[in-house]
Amino acid sequence: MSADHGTAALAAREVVRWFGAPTGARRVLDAVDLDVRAGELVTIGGPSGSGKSALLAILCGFDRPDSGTVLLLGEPLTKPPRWERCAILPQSIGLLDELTLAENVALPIRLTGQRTVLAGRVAPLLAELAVDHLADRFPHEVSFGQRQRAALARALVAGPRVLVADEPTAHLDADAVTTVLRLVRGCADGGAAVLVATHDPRVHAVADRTLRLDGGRLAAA
Ligand SMILES: Nc1ncnc2c1ncn2[C@@H]1O[C@H](COP(=O)(O)OP(=O)(O)OP(=O)(O)O)[C@@H](O)[C@H]1O
Repeated sequence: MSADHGTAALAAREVVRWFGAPTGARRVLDAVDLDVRAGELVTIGGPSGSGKSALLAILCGFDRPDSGTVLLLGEPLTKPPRWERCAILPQSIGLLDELTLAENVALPIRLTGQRTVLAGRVAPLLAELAVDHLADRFPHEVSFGQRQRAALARALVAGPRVLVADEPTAHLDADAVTTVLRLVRGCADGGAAVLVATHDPRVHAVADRTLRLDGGRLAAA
């Protein structure tokens, strides 16, 4: 939404996504433009089914738009990026079932060139999110909210330049929400561009800007 296109770490240009073709086709995203700058926390609200998750999936390279462009750190996004460039907390969580929580959280580190430096971040992040006692359990052995917190630790572990989070506070108690808000806000304050889709007013309250997706269009809330 910003006119300052030059400095956006994450940007969408005229992004269009159709679902339901060939019968009942619906233009879920209708020429969406978005800019999120480094150091900025932007939230997206809007009705259930308005396309927030669809947009986030496109912004982090999980899905492709039918037309339009996504720019990550100034370059067109053509495939899922490395986690230290753009990390995602998907609504579906997406932990690997065959790995423990600690192994899941450590996974993005294996793909970076800084394994030894970053390995020390796994335990403190699990502790901050109060799931350190579950580090050796598998995802199916913990609750949804505990999986969600581990997935946030995984997203943060490699110090991403862009963080995209889909409803990061759904399913969490008040203490966990406070921690998640601190971490997400801290990620932006540390220089990352952070985009969060949420129905939670507590998340909107810590944002620099809040947008609303409705009828396929994104506008200032
Ligand atoms: N793969 C798909 N195929 C067909 N339709 C889809 C697909 N994914 C999403 N949709 C439809 O696109 C619309 C947007 O879904 P999306 O999950 O992005 O909404 P949302 O705003 O994130 O909703 P919520 O707030 O409930 O999470 C919905 O009508 C949904 O049914």
